[in-house]
Amino acid sequence: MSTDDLFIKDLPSAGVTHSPSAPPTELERRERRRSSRTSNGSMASLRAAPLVPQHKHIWVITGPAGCGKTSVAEYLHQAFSLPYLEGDTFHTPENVKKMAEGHPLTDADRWDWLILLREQSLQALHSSETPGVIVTCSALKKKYRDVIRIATYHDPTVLVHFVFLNASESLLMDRVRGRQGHYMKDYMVHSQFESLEAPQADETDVLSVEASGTSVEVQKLALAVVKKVMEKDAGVA
Ligand SMILES: Nc1ncnc2c1ncn2[C@@H]1O[C@H](COP(=O)(O)OP(=O)(O)OP(=O)(O)O)[C@@H](O)[C@H]1O
Ligand SMILES: O=C(O)[C@H](O)[C@@H](O)[C@H](O)[C@H](O)CO
Repeated sequence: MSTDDLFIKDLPSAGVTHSPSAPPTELERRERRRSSRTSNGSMASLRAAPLVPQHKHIWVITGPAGCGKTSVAEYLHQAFSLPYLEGDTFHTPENVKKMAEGHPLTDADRWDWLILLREQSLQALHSSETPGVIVTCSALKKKYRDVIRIATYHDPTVLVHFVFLNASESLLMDRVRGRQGHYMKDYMVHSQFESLEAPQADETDVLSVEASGTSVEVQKLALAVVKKVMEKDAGVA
C-alpha cells in the first residue's frame, strides 16, 4: 500500500471530491467489492440488506453541566433517527428547585432519577423496533454509571455505552454563563466538577469525546464514535 492510499483513506468523506483518475477510496473499494460479489449472484441477497445490529443500544450522553449533552443528543437523534430522552426533564420539581437555588444534588437526590432514566430507556427500546435510544444524563460518578449498567443484567440483547464529553471547568463555566433561561447557573459548574469521577480505562463501555471544539466539531466526533460501534455490532466494520 502506498502512502497515497493511506492519505486518501484517512480523508473525511464529507466535502471531499475525487477526480476520475484519483485512486479509489476505501469506501469506493468496498462498494466495488460489494458490486462484484452481487454481480455473480452469490451475494445478491445482501445488496439491499440494511445494517442489522445484533444488540439494542442505550447511548448515554454524559458529562458535567454545559459540556454539550443536549446539543450532541439532538444531533445524534436526527442523524440516526433514534428516540431521545432528555435527562433533565426527568428530575423531580424538588431537585430542580434545589439546583436553581444553588444547591448541588446529593447521591440520595440522584438515585431515583438514575433508576428512572434506566427504566425509561429500556421501555423506549422495548416499545418499538428501534435499535437504540439516546439519553442525556450527567452520570458524574462511577456508581451512577453502574446504576445505568444494570439495564443489561436481565437482557443480554441490551448494551449500554457512555459518550463522555470531556472539557475543562473554565470552558463549561463560560458556556453555562452564556446560556439563557436555564435553572442551572454558572456558579454550579464547580460543584459538578467536585462530584465528577472522570471515567477511567477500566470502564470499557465509555467512549470519550473531546468536547472543547465548536458544536459542529463535537457533534461530528460523537457521531463517529457511535457509528463505529454500530457498524461493528452490525458486522460491517
Ligand atoms: N461545543 C460547543 N461550543 C460552544 N457552545 C456550546 C457547545 N456545545 C453546547 N454549547 C452551548 O453551551 C450551552 C450548554 O450546552 P448544552 O445545553 O448542550 O449542555 P448540557 O451538557 O446539556 O448542559 P446541562 O447539563 O446543563 O443541561 C448551550 O448554550 C449550548 O448552546
Ligand atoms: O446530576 C446532576 O447534578 C444534574 O443532573 C445536573 O447535571 C443537571 O441536571 C444538569 O447539569 C442541568 O443543567
